[in-house]
Amino acid sequence: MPLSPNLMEILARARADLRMGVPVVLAGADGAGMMMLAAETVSQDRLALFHDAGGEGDLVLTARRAATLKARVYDGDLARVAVPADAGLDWVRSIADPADDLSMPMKGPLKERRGGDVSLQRLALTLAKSARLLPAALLLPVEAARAVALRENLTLVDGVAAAPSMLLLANLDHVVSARVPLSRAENARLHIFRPQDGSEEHYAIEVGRPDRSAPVLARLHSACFTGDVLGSLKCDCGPQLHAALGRMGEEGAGVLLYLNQEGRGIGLANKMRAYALQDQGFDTVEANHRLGFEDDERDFRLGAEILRRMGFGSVRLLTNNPNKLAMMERCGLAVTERVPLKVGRTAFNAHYLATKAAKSGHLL
Ligand SMILES: Nc1nc2c(ncn2[C@@H]2O[C@H](COP(=O)(O)OP(=O)(O)OP(=O)(O)O)[C@@H](O)[C@H]2O)c(=O)[nH]1
Ligand SMILES: [Zn+2]
Repeated sequence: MPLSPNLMEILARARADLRMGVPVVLAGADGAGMMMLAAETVSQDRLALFHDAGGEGDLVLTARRAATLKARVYDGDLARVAVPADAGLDWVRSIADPADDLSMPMKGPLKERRGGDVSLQRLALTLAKSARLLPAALLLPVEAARAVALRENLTLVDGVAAAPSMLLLANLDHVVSARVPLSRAENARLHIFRPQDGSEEHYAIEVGRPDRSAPVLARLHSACFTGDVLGSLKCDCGPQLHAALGRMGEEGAGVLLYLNQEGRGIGLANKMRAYALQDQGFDTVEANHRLGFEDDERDFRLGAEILRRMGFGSVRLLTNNPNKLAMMERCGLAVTERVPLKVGRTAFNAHYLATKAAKSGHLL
């Protein structure tokens, strides 16, 4: 087995670099490529070097973010805005981050770019999202990608091979299992699963010893630090988590997956950005879009895969979200029943739940 990192491991390094504000180099098919910096984490010094390089740098955005900025989109799901020669950090952040959109609506004039292949730009946005950063990237063309990466000691990503590989679900390693008696389900075991791509671990709480040959009472719960841990009244996650475990405790069997897909897959920092936008009057879906995300960025293949690994082939799913049923079926897991989970409604989350019903098809 070679000692050097494979593509998946290089991508994990690239995500860590970007989160720290370190550039990475994306190599194209012809040996040329792009130097990438995440708009959220780029420092003043590195932005200055970006300008000094003298090339034609772009700020790449999702079409969602471009719609809010009224920037023209020529590439379907993404837009490219030329970085003015005198652009400072304030400019970069104000384009990438909608926090001050209302107080500073005039960002332009923006010079959009068009034409040419945008696969490295698309990869850059996927990387920024998977690093749980704002989906916006500074890209500077470089003639010899490998030479630049070597000279500057930067992570070099093979852009051609990376794009399809990022669509794959990483293999999961089962790390450990142990008994954890819970107040709502005393006979519980916690299993830890670790993705081989260096992303967050996910947990399965198995209550009792569910029969693998029958549909299991199951919940796919997405992490919600504010709701699950802090008892936030803005959503219904905490009460749903505890009600689901309670129901499994009463029936004596079940499995709750605690998936670390905080904020419907955008990460806690971005979810808090979305909350700040909600304080400005936008609803949960509009806030995601203004940040440049889709309504829901979760990958539900993960839940299906963990259930399969645990030996389950069919579920009675505790949810109000019909999308989850469809996703499970699409991933080859039979859903024999939807078990509603209507708890935790408060004056603070009535609008949030009504928006989920109106825009995301949740059943009230
Ligand atoms: N982006 C974003 N995420 C949110 C917001 N409020 C809650 N969340 C996240 O939404 C997710 C809720 O997940 P679930 O309760 O598993 O899923 P659901 O789609 O509501 O479906 P149910 O099974 O009916 O609960 C968690 O990851 C929360 O962190 C919000 O305003 N914006
Ligand atoms: Zn929540």
